[in-house]
Amino acid sequence: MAKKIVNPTSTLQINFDKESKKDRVPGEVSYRIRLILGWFLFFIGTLLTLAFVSNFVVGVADQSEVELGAADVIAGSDIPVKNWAGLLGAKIAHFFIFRTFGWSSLLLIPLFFLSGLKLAYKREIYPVDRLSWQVLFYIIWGSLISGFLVFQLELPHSFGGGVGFFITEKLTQLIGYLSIFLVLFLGLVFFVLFYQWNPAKPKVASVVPGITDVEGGVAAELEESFIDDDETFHVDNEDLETYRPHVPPVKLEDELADVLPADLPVIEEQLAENALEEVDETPFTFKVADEDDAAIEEVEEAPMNSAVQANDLVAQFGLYDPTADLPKYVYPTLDLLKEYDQKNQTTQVTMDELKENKEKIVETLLNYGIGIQKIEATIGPTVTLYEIVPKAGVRVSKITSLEDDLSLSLAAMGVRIIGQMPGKGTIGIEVANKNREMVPVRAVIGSEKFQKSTFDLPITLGKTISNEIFVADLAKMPHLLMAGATGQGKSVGLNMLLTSLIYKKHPATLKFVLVDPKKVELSLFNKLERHFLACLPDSAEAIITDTKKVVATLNSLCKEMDMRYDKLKIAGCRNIKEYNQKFINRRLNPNEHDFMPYIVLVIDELADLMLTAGKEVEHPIARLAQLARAIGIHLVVATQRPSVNVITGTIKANFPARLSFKVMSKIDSRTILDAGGADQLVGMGDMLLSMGSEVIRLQCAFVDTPEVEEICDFIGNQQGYTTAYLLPEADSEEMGGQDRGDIDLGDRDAYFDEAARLVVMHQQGSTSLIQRKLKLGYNRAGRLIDQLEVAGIVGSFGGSKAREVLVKSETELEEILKNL
Ligand SMILES: Nc1ncnc2c1ncn2[C@@H]1O[C@H](COP(=O)(O)OP(=O)(O)OP(=O)(O)O)[C@@H](O)[C@H]1O
Repeated sequence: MAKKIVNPTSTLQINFDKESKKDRVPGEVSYRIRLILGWFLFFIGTLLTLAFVSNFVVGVADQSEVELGAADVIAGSDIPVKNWAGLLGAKIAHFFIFRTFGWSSLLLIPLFFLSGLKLAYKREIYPVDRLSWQVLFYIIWGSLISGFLVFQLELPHSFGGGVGFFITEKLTQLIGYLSIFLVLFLGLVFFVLFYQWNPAKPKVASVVPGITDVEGGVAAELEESFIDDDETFHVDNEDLETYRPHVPPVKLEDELADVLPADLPVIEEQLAENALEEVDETPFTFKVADEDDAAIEEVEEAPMNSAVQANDLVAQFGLYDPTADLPKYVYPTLDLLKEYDQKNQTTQVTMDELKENKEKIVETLLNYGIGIQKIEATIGPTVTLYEIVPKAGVRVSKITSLEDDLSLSLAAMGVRIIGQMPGKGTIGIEVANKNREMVPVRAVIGSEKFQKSTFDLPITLGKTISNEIFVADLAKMPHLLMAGATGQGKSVGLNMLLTSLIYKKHPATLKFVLVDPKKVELSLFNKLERHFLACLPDSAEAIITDTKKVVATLNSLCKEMDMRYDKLKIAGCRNIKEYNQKFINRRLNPNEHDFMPYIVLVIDELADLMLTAGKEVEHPIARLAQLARAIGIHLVVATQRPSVNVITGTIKANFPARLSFKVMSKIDSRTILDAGGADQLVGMGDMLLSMGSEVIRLQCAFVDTPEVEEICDFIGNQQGYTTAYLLPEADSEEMGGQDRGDIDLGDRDAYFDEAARLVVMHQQGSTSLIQRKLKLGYNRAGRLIDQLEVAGIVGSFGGSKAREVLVKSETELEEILKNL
């Protein structure tokens, strides 16, 4: 099957589009030619600008020069030319301004610049084809109107130019004052027709003669020009442009849809019948976008609009605005956050404390024979960092092993030694301040750094130990694992993360899936249901608290992920950002595509879920963490218990960004961060964030429950969507056996064979055995046992006793499994 076709519309117009760098083949001849021609147009635009502007400034000073003939010019003239663009400029300006169109000739300037931009870089600020028609009309019309003014107000001749003067003079002689009304009426007619007009139509009209003769017309042209082995897309134009399509190989019917607008169904039918069987001939109507109720367009069924169609839609309705459904949405304001009187806090680390600590550090190290060249302190909100440069010959490991001794001699909590400060030649010793400083949420959310951040999912958690506001992009992390013993600030941390996203994102661009097995922690956010929350269609509550529902929701997110990937593939995009941009530029057919909001899945207690549902939650979490970043699903998973059976290898491997509040032991710290230190933290939001190889200490800002309530009320009381963002219904087989229904052995659970071997090996037909060994939820294990019963491997339910295992040996079992 042929891949590409000649685009017949381009006999009239080159089908340009924004060209990404990857689409561009630098060595391509046409690319170079286009670039040269584009810059040539810029040059002409500049020449015209200089010529016209200086003509206004110097007036008719060059009159005698421009009247010279070619021979005189070559022979040379003694009179100096005043025009900034020389004799050529003077002649051009004279021609346009004096002889032809007058001041309306200025309209040519943007036309040259925009055409140059389009030709050289395929960028279109305004559709050039539209502009050409407008310039053509307004330059003449403007000249006529100016011509009248020249007559009536005795303005200089150059105001209307020769054309304006001549035509208005003749018209006035012919019909008197009516002429001015005629010209104004013409302007009105153009305005009405042009702004109702779809510029694609004239192109097709010119194609029509070719179509009526299908054999020798466009259809034949289409078929003849299939090029099997060439990825390029030939344009039948005198400029003979060749450019790479920026979309995946387009089906023939899609191409035709580009060529033929829907208001020519007859032509399309003819094409379909006579030449191309594949063409789908039924046009249908769809809305360009929900918010554009007036903007109903007929467009062919194709996943993507052509560049011309898209430009047209943008010219008519503007870019797609995802926020248009909630036009009055007001972002939460800073005054919802408490202002703490910072001065009243005994925050400052005193000079005495600093001096005392410095002396103790030097002294302790000296006791172990370690000399110090230099020591410097940086005061943070919770800890002070002492950076030391040891004398030559001291091994770093000797200092790092002294953490406990330093802690003892400083009589301070939270002593942490950083082997080598990243990017510096020093060793860091963090010591907790006697009086710690609380970091209010208002100080971080209201900070310039956060307010001005342009990240996709900006989060601010608090301050670094050098008192800088810490702002990061969750989309780049791309998932975050959080741990911390109870009461150390994990819930406050989660609230901070959610609050910062809520302050920066519009509900149209971000949705949260909140999983809260503890049932109370995230309930505050319930009020955001119709703004920021996503859930399954049949959920009574948008915040998920029930384990069974969690499994279904995770599977549904996996399904959403797969669906998003399919859409990205059709749209030829690599990630959500490119996809949404294309959608905003109206390149994607809204019948098949949607604007995709980012989805942040927050799980407040993973331990609970892992213990009740095991692999049923682990698998989808790992799958989402591995694959979901490109399509805008990001995970934030928190747990109190950072033990290996909760944070399993699979989960850990897929969460490169990990955050730890104080944990109870060094082992816990290692489990979450792959390094010690989290056990040395001082609590109340003191935390370590590990991203890749770097571990940084942060003080989490404090957002109080009433503040979160106020924010949620503020948003919840505004007009919202009719429902929460609905996730797709998960397939029942993925739902971990919520509904046993009729048991069909043709549709066995993925763990069926494993479960069968397990019960036969142990000769024990118990659900809890399967649950324990395979780490499955109760429901799924129950369904497995039922399936084993139907397969004749275990006996029927016998009350409190385990079921009898009917298959006595593993060889017998393998035989049964083979025959199933
Ligand atoms: N960043 C912070 N700044 C100041 N105080 C904080 C901070 N974070 C937490 N606290 C204090 O610690 C208390 C417990 O915090 P939080 O409820 O977040 O703990 P947790 O780890 O979620 O506990 P649990 O797991 O039991 O819910 C808070 O009520 C608050 O007094």
